[in-house]
Amino acid sequence: MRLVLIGWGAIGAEVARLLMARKAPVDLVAVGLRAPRDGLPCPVLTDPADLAALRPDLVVEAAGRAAVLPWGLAALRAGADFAPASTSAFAEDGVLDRLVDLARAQGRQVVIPPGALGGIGALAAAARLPLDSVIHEVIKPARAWQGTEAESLCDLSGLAAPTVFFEGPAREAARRFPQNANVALITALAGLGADATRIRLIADPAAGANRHRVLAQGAFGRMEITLDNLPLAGNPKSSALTALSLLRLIENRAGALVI
Ligand SMILES: NC(=O)C1=CN([C@@H]2O[C@H](COP(=O)(O)OP(=O)(O)OC[C@H]3O[C@@H](n4cnc5c(N)ncnc54)[C@H](OP(=O)(O)O)[C@@H]3O)[C@@H](O)[C@H]2O)C=CC1
Ligand SMILES: O=C([O-])CC(=O)C(=O)O
Repeated sequence: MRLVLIGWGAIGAEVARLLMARKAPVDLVAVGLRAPRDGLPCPVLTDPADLAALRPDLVVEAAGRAAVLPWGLAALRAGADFAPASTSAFAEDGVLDRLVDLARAQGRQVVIPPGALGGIGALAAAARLPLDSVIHEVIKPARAWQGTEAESLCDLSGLAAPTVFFEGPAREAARRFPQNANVALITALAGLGADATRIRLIADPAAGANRHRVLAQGAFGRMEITLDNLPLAGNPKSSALTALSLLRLIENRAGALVI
């Protein structure tokens, strides 16, 4: 399988390292970046239009929300499937529609990885019957919220107790916290949509991990899923499970057993 990764940060580099360590039957043919960079194990592309010549089977994005549309459209035009991690891009109307319309026309697929939110398959299945409510709490240590709008909404360095600094629809969470609330759009796409899915963002001085708690009820019954994800060494905002989820998606596409 011919793979292109977009982004070589905490997640992208970890996905590539794990693919090599596990000797996955995957050929990493290029990495897409904003600017040229040395020291990568394959050629670097900076222009999405150059994807077509590489004939990729799958393009996996772990770069940032600005990368989703240009690289996604180019990937689908090049005949590849496209798997974006920066799902907060879908808080803007039309972005997902443009990709899905092109995928349909090309006979390809846009695949949303569960990312930091393993277990989303249960919600996506439950949503085949009507859902009454979906609430997603994102609870992270103060350092994971540094450099975001949370700094002006609460006193991150002086927290004495878990503090809810945002509560609202998934669309707004993803727009305002693009580095920490990609998962809000994953929950929304799986369940009740970007406007009816409620998100609570919480800074917890005692948290040692990035916790995701999804509570849903509907005609299927009731669920409560909690994940305590360790952060990646390269970026405390990003859970290691995100890289593992991309790895699983890639290996499932390359191998004979899908699990
Ligand atoms: N779906 C999910 O569950 C999760 C999603 N994420 C998202 O995944 C993405 C990657 O996260 P992470 O690896 O931690 O981030 P990093 O900041 O560690 O790495 C980002 C990488 O992408 C490159 N990059 C940034 N913008 C662009 C662009 N417009 N075009 C091409 N390359 C670009 C950067 O290179 P340079 O800056 O040198 O150009 C860098 O190599 C982020 O958007 C993050 O918010 C994170 C966690 C969970
Ligand atoms: O990695 C996580 O725990 C979630 C995250 O940052 C995001 O959704 O952007």
